[in-house]
Amino acid sequence: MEIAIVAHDAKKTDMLDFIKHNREVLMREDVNLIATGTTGSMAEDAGFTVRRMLSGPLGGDAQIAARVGEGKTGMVLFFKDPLGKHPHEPDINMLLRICDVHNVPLATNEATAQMLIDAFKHRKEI
Ligand SMILES: O=C(CO)COP(=O)(O)O
Repeated sequence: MEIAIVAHDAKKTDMLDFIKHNREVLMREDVNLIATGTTGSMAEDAGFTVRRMLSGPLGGDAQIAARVGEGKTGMVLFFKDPLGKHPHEPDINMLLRICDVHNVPLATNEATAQMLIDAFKHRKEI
């Protein structure tokens, strides 16, 4: 499954801790990670193989939304900063909306992301 990871600046450290904590599942060969630009660089520095999109403010959220729409991305883990203002708010909302349109699992905080990863880890193929 292609899993997208995205983190706003205030949540990047949390995302780094999260992916390290879930390294075993995120590095499985049936998992392909994609990310917005800066989040992706951070993950690469931590040893992950990641397909990097543009940085969020430059269109990265929109690129991930397109991949969700095309059926390529199967899960989105988005550590949103609910206290900050973001110049690309329309793109952020588009990504959230497109996940709902296509019924793609979307976590917008760490607790939900952990539940999704746990569910993914234990799912049985049908
Ligand atoms: O802005 C973002 C998501 O909306 C994240 O983008 P970066 O990973 O490039 O910082």
